[in-house]
Amino acid sequence: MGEIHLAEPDVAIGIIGMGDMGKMYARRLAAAGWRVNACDRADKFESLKEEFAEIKNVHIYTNGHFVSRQSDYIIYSVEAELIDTVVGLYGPSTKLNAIVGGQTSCKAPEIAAFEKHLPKDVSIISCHSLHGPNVNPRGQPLVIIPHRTSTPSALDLVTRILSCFDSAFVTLTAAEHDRITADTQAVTHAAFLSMGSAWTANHQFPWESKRWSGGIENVKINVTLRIYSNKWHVYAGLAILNPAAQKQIKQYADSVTELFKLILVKDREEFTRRIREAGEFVFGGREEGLLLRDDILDQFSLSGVPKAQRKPNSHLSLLAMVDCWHRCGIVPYDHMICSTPLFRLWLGATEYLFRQPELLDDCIRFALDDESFRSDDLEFTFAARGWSDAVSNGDFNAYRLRFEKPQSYFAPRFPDAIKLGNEMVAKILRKTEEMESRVGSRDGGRP
Ligand SMILES: NC(=O)C1=CN([C@@H]2O[C@H](COP(=O)(O)OP(=O)(O)OC[C@H]3O[C@@H](n4cnc5c(N)ncnc54)[C@H](OP(=O)(O)O)[C@@H]3O)[C@@H](O)[C@H]2O)C=CC1
Ligand SMILES: O=C(O)C(=O)Cc1ccc(O)cc1
Repeated sequence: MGEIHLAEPDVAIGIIGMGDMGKMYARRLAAAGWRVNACDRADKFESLKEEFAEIKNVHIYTNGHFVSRQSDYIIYSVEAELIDTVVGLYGPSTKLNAIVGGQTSCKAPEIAAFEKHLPKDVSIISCHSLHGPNVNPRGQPLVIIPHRTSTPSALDLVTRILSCFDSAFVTLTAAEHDRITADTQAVTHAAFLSMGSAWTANHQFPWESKRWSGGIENVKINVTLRIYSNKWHVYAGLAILNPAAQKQIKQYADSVTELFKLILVKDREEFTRRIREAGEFVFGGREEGLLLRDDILDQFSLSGVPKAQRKPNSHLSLLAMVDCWHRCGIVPYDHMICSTPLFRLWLGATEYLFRQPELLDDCIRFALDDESFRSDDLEFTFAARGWSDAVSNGDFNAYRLRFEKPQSYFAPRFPDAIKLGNEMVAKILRKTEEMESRVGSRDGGRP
């Protein structure tokens, strides 16, 4: 474990945007002893002041001017779609020689906004915690992007401030960050978003059916519900604003469609060849233990269907994921430095299927010979293409409408799923930490 620096009394941290991530940062930084100046929109001033009244070191202001002019490291933690507007409003009020960064999930628009609106004396050092607000940051990747340093000590100060998260620092350029997170985040979300849309279209609650019970089905269900219980703009921003993400989401939809067509015409030879070639590209030569094991996965079922009564599944979502990685030339293990918990779970699920030959054989046979999944696979194909179109069109409102349908359909189950999902993520993360330490990290780990 790295050295934890003490808070410095003459340094103040500013947070503009006190949503889920802003609040998590404020609480942790304040608990480590740093002074935090924070704001959200003016109409939330009173409620925020009340919420943080008992929290030592957090000072709530009515707007970003008050935060900017008296803080030494200011973090913008707002919707990606709004970054240019909000930096345009408060950037000119930035304290002389301060440092500014942002938490948005796609860095090209954020850096462009900083370059456009910040005074020249201001350093730009951005960050991105690669996990949601309810995950313990300890050991999770935390990307640092030192884009413009106007004073030699600026990067040191940011490192000292963020060290209280005890995350694994990864230093990247904005362009590297966007390319790698497109591989790890955007296409992962596309798969789960498509599952949710397909289940909604088929009027299914998957945990009520024997076809989605136990094993990796628990990952599919819990992660899908976890994503739909979050805010739509988080997923919209990182997919729509990142051109590399759009390309991959399109390939995922193409992989789903092409595999589904091979199933329809029962082209066993081509279907099998394509799956095996993709599997060899992604998993060939891997000998380490599997990330996910039945005994762990079975603890996290929303359905409780006994193992003996479970039905096999065509797993089109997983087959297409590996085919997509193959077609894009992506070896997902190369991206562990920018992996999120959900990405590691998803990689674990694909690995579980592809590295157990009898399971993959069953799955291929089942996909081609058993018709009971055809209508599910058809809806999944429509859904994957629909999500790809929504992202390519770049229309945030259309994305929102598409997101909100499954969100309201699944809403009654969110409390159970989130509780179970948190336990599953925590347990599986402990296991995947071992794997990360085998793969290594860009900066050699924590500060
Ligand atoms: N949630 C996650 O898992 C993660 C999110 N991120 C990224 O972090 C950023 C924040 O995400 P998250 O906290 O989840 O989103 P939230 O929607 O919870 O928080 C964003 C907050 O910023 C506020 N805001 C908007 N405009 C202004 C303004 N002019 N002045 C002050 N506050 C403003 C929003 O208000 P209003 O709602 O009224 O617009 C909202 O309260 C996003 O860019 C997201 O992509 C990064 C890592 C993980
Ligand atoms: O783990 C995931 O993929 C999440 O869904 C949480 C998340 C969302 C956005 C980010 O920029 C980082 C993490």
